[in-house]
Amino acid sequence: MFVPTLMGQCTPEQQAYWLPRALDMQIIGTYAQTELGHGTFIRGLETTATYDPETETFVMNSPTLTSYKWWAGGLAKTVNYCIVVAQLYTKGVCHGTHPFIVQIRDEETHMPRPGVKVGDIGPKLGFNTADNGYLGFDNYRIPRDNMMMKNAQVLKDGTYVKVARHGKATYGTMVFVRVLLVNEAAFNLAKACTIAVRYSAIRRQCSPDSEGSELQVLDYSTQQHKLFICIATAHALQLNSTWLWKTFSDTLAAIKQGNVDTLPELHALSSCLKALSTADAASLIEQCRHACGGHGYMMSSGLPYLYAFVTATRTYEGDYTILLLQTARFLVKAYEQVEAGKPLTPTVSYLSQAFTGKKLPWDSSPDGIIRAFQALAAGKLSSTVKSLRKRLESGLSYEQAWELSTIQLNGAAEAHCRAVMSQNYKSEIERLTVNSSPNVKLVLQQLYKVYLYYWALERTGDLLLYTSISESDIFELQLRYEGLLKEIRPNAVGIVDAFDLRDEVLHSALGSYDGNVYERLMAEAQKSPLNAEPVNQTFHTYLKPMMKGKL
Ligand SMILES: CCCCCCCCCC/C=C\CCCCCCCC(=O)SCCNC(=O)CCNC(=O)[C@H](O)C(C)(C)COP(=O)(O)OP(=O)(O)OC[C@H]1O[C@@H](n2cnc3c(N)ncnc32)[C@H](O)[C@@H]1OP(=O)(O)O
Ligand SMILES: Cc1cc2nc3c(=O)[nH]c(=O)nc-3n(C[C@H](O)[C@H](O)[C@H](O)COP(=O)(O)OP(=O)(O)OC[C@H]3O[C@@H](n4cnc5c(N)ncnc54)[C@H](O)[C@@H]3O)c2cc1C
Repeated sequence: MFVPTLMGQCTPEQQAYWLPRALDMQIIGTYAQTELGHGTFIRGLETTATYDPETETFVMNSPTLTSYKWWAGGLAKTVNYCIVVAQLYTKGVCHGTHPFIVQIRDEETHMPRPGVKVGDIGPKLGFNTADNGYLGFDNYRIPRDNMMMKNAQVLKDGTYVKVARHGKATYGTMVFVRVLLVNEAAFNLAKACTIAVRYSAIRRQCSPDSEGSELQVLDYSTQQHKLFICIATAHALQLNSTWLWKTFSDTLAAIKQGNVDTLPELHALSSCLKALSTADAASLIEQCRHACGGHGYMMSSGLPYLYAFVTATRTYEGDYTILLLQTARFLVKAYEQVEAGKPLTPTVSYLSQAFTGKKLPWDSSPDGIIRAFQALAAGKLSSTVKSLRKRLESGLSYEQAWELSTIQLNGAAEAHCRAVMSQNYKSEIERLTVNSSPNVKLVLQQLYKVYLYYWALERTGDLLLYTSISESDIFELQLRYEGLLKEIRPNAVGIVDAFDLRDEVLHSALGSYDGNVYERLMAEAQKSPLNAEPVNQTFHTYLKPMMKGKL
């Protein structure tokens, strides 16, 4: 995040100085925004940067324990510079949070600079190869030029000048990384399903009739139900990530031309897609582990590591709930635009036909299911706005009414995001397979249908509320879904092989291409330090005395 922030928040002159140093690794940096007391609520950060016109420096301070920076990757021992987000004070006025480039260690000795307190935050659920750190300041001075001045400036005399056209321009790096994280979720989920599907083709367990041989666990319908949604979701996330990247690039190009009109929609999209993709990837990676039984619990399966790594993405760069609520703000505004007969931006345009007051007629074709997801999102949004307004009528303030409605707001944002993802999944497959062979088209369409049927069956309660779906329609959809799993089964291993992930990347005894699962598990077990000697010294120190009653 250090380099993208230099790119996004510095003036051209600052970039010319800092970027070559960072890209050449003459300096190593991190992004220190979160504090012990605040991560989500950026406006509540407590670190201060107070401008002193006498010396043309900013004085950095950590006034409280909770103001200590906390979490930044590499901060503890690795980096010598960081971007510190701090409350800017000049001429006695606080201008809110701004980013600063701060040297924290000597470039030669690597000793912390006087006035800088830096250390490691300790062991975590995962990410233990990263030295996430804490950081505090005691009247630590940095040059005026170290304020990142693309979006706002402090002149030599202390005058504050706002440059950016959008109030949230300094949040740009977060939007960028959220966009990248959708791709990261797809990649890690693809790894997990490659491991679990390959292993399920090797693993045999139980024999339906006592005479016959044991079945590959991949032949069980329940195993297919666990795993094929993982493959389908990995594709859904990958295709949505490509689409989101294009949306991001287009918005960035427009902003460079001075047009910030599409930023709110990009923020709403990157927020909900980051939230849903990281949450889905984490829970489906855990599902892959379940699908591998006991061996999935081994570190050598690679799955615990993947889970620990990916579950963090649900939290960092904006917690799941918080980001869905950001999307919900955008949706409520879109609702009001529909009421006022104003035009809508592309990803919410479906709302303009959705508030008919009638249930959508159920249609089980893929297009019909996407329309149903849209109706569901619109229906949830409409009920949420009704709740919000009822609370306002009862005399509550907007903030109070909003807070009481946040469970519904999150539900509406999740439903909207699922509808957007499903629509993109379909249109991206159509776009990308124009020249593909019929077989490739067929397989990708099967996967995409698995995604639609799975989520329709997961949301039958909502579908009953907002569409005319009947009990027999649900029954028919369930049978269709189960039939689809059987159609995919013969190609399942080939489909995960097509992710083209090398053994070194999978790093799993269960998922290697050669399928030598048992040999690899045994070889990994031999690496345990406990296997280095036939009798461990703890036998003599503790066990034997205990057994002889001498403890
Ligand atoms: C080349 C580089 C390669 C990099 C590769 C990365 C790939 C991933 C690899 C992964 C592997 C390892 C890497 C690990 C890396 C770990 C990195 C982790 C880093 C971090 O976590 S950094 C800290 C991140 N922190 C957060 O995300 C905090 C979340 N909170 C917020 O974003 C905000 O506080 C907020 C919740 C959005 C609220 O902000 P605020 O209170 O200021 O605003 P309001 O809610 O009042 O809203 C006002 C108004 O502003 C709109 N808005 C808010 N944010 C934005 C935005 N970003 N852009 C545009 N508009 C925004 C909001 O919608 C409101 O609009 P409205 O009034 O409704 O019109
Ligand atoms: C592995 C890892 C790496 C990280 N790397 C960095 C880094 O490099 N740099 C950096 O600056 N930060 C980093 N972070 C910090 C990260 O960005 C924050 O942890 C994250 O933004 C969540 O903020 P928080 O911890 O304050 O959670 P909190 O906001 O305290 O969340 C706690 C709970 O409260 C809920 N909640 C909070 N506010 C509200 C609200 N308004 N409405 C409803 N519910 C609410 C949340 O949904 C959550 O369930 C990292 C974190 C992790 C785990």
